[in-house]
Amino acid sequence: MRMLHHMGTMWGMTSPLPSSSAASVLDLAPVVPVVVVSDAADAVPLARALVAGGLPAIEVTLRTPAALDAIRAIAAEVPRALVGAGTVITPEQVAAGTAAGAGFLVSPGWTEALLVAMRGAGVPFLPGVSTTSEVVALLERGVREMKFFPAQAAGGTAFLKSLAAPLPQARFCPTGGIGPTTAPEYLALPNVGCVGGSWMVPADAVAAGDWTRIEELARGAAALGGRAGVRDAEGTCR
Ligand SMILES: O=C(O)C(=O)C[C@H](O)[C@H](O)COP(=O)(O)O
Repeated sequence: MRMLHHMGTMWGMTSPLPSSSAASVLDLAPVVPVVVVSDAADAVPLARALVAGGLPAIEVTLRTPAALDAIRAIAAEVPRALVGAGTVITPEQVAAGTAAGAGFLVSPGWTEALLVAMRGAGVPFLPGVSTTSEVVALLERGVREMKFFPAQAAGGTAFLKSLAAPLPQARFCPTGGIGPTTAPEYLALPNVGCVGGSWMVPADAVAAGDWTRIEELARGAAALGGRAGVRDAEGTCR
């Protein structure tokens, strides 16, 4: 499985497109918080709370005008965090996100143009899929690690279990509608490297600046990966 995993990170081996040799998004952490930042001033205390709770890989969605400033601030001021850009749906957002300091890129879907831009960015990336044909299309393009979105609505753990037999080389970060109860069920699957979710960053806690509550929720989320036992002694996802 280790070998399969390492092969899985060699994006572009069979593709004529430029490839990234960077490490995998799926190996950053078992749980990746997906955050929406409305006020860039919240970014640093929010990131510090998530890191303190044990969640160092943070996806800041490019859904708000403050998002790029938030990424810049976290990249500059929270060295223990690895901040990424989420909701990346255009090549322009790939460029803007990486220029702001994003260390990884996540998209809810994918297009050929987006894939070219993500491959050229030089950081780990996860294009999003929700159908078997999209998984096959990305495998055909040498991409073996994907976001499965919207995970719960598109078939949940049953869908991923069904894919494991015919397409074992594909590995996923399911995201969308996942919470602390369902996350361990995903993390126990052999083709899941990590899960994404927003449950540890409730909008009301961010609005209130309740960083203590977010740190506690992050600590609970970080413990889920350990309970599911999906990491080996070196911290690598199986
Ligand atoms: O922003 C994106 O690019 C998305 O794909 C959507 C997010 O992954 C979900 O918003 C996750 O949030 P929850 O479903 O609340 O856990």
